[in-house]
Amino acid sequence: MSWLIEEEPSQEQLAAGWRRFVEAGPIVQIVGTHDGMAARIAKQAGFGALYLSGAAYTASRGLPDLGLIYSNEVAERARELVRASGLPLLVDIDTGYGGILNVARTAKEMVEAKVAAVQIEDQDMPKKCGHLSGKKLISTEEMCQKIRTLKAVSPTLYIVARTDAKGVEGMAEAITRAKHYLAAGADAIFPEALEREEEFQHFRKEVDAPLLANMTEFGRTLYYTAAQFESWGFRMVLYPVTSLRVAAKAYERVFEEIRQQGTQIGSLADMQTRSELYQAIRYEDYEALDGSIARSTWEDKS
Ligand SMILES: C[C@](O)(C(=O)O)[C@H](CC(=O)O)C(=O)O
Repeated sequence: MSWLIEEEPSQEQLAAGWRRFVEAGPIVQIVGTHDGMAARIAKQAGFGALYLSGAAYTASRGLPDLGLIYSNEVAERARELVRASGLPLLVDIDTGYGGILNVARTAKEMVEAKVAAVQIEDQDMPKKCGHLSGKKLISTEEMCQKIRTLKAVSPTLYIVARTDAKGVEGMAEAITRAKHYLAAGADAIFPEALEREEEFQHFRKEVDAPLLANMTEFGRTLYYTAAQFESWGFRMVLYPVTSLRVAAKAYERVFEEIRQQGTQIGSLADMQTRSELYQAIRYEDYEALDGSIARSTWEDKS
């Protein structure tokens, strides 16, 4: 899929595709793609479902992940990712950006952006990364109202309900909340910041629903493989901020090199070449779309 030059699926088709993907197995590996290029490269690498992370989105704007953003801003980025990839996208809508009316607005905007699935969490404001301490939760009933609102306003959206309760109130409360969220209409549960294998297995034993594991880096969760999560009964595994982290580290290195050496030549081997870049965004197909655009010539010396 690439905007303008291919036909785009509808929101209903993307959401149905997402459901089929999760139900059919094997475990769905969902990579975070913070911009259109990352979405194109993820698709090229063979991923069939993408994630827009609140942490990566805010970081890409030079902001902390503390609930400073609004639904229309995230919907705009989400729209770019769907246009760039044509793939089912799961969007991190944080707390729904406020109360019930804000959740309703978010639900509408996500469907308008052709988002397949959303992830809503039960933190109170100011929300934080789920792997930090000092989080506060809203009541179970308020979270259920938010889930019911999403379902009522946008019935085609797949709803992943995230509970941050394990790190605040403990495992038993996280399990109880998950059951209420499913009864309110959630399609899947994301138990945030579980740490070890036994916790994942225990949660799975108690909660009979599609479950999502968050394999974020530098968090509380030990590093497990997709196959391990699958063997414990999880249906989805997330790599939310990986694209942003590797990109940021890569340009940190090359900027340092340019400043120190006065040239970037030592880093060329680590760069996407002009030809790779143009292939990734289908440059020539866009040019071909309008025969009246003179074809630019370039020589790839990489
Ligand atoms: C999943 C998450 O909400 C995100 O915004 O991607 C974050 C990821 C992170 O900060 O590493 C989270 O709260 O786990």
